[in-house]
Amino acid sequence: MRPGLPCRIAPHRSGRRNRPSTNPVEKQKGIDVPSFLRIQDIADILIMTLLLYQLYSWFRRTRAMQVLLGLGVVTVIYFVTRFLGLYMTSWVLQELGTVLIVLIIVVFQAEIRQALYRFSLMRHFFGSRQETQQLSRFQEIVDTLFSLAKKRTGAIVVFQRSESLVDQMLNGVSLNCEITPQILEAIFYDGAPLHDGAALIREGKIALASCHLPLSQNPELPQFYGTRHRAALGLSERTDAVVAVVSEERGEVSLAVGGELHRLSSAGELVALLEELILPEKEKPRESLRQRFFSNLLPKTAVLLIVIAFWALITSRQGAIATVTAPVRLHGIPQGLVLLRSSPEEVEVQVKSFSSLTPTPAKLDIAADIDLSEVREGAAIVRIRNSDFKLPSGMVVGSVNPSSIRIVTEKKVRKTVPVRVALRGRLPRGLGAYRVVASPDTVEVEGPSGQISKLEAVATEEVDASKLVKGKEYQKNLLPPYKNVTILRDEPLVLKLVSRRAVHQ
Ligand SMILES: Nc1ncnc2c1ncn2[C@@H]1O[C@H](COP(=O)(O)OP(=O)(O)OP(=O)(O)O)[C@@H](O)[C@H]1O
Repeated sequence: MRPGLPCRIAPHRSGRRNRPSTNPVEKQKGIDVPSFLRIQDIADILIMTLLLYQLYSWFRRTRAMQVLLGLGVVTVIYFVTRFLGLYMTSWVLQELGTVLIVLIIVVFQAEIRQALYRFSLMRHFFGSRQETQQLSRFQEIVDTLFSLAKKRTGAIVVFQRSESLVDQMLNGVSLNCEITPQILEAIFYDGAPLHDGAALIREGKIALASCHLPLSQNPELPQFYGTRHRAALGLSERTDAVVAVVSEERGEVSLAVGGELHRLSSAGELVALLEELILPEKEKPRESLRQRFFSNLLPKTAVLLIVIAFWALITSRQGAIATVTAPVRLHGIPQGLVLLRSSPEEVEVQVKSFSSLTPTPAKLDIAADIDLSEVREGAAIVRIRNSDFKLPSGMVVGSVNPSSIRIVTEKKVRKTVPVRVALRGRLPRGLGAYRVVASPDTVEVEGPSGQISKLEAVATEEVDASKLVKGKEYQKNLLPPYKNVTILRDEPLVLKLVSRRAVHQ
């Protein structure tokens, strides 16, 4: 929630290329909803719905969800107050939103890290490999859990799946030993040093024991469940781990998955569940796209409606119209033509922004980029189209004044003309028999046929004749005779004194 306060276009500042006109902003009366829905808008809504739903499913049963809901309510109130023009209230809410976001980041670091981890595609490459779980061990583990239940010995066994549990399982003792009923019983034996806390099964081994898990804050959990069950549930809310828990008090076995606790009546039921949940993805019957689409319809619809409401609110804000002065940039003139004149050099363009997310028109580098590739020789009027202005999404051109430009083009020709050495003053005494010559003494020029036909010579930069010395060479550039005439030579010419007699010979 960080859109800025209602924007106004800055008054004219000299030196800017796009200058708002003297009456820069005219606020439209009433609400201005775009009359059509573009493909980009639908994509916009769908992408946000997908992201928001994903966010919802990650945080669904965590403490962070309550805070996110609170933040959502503040955001809605902010938009309403802004829409109604309550500037002070909306400003306070905006600042509050910033503080809340910082607080959320600080308080829910672990949840955010886990959510980002889930989001990261890299985990598919670097995540632990659940394929190595040894399915044959399930029966042994489950039998041990039910045997512990019979003896009223409490236990928590965590089965890691694809997500890392490093941030969630704290203070564990590293074992990395084989899974056997004897070791499992020894770990959870009441009075044994590691019996408090949870054991972690990872890659077919007992990786850790006596781990501390995050507790669930779920208020709907019945009172008779104590911290052991809350710990199992807490981990399953934050990660994709499957957690089996044995109750010391009631002698029952339960399984926590995805923030839900299931009581199990038989060992067979638990084995089947574990196999289904921990089996490698490829061996599982895949959910069809249709099934995935239609599952959890209620929250999905709610998220979609929220996104549509926000989208409408953002895009239907009072449309701002601004008139800016944009330079005319001409390009694509055909090879055989030269542009002699064009006018005007700037046009007034009325830009309309639909969304509060778009920048103010005055801050944009707007120019009319006009393509001249279709023009023919002579005078022509070229219409300026709205597509000649490159504007960000959410902005359209209202009108352009004038709506066309006048241009004059002429055929481009080439000609070879003599070089004239531009001398200032006289040659030093004693050099009367000499004259200054250029090498080469002709040069090729290109330009509009009218100017080229009149052109008889091209002059060099001026040379002070009194300073010339016999036998020395001087480098000088040629001066373009007209604006549209190009001299087809990049290097400077060489000037030197040559005896008149030698020249005549
Ligand atoms: N955060 C935790 N992480 C892992 N294990 C925990 C955690 N908190 C408590 N435990 C385990 O739970 C035991 C206490 O269980 P408690 O009686 O409070 O829960 P319960 O859900 O009622 O379980 P039970 O039905 O077995 O009595 C502790 O001795 C410890 O082994």
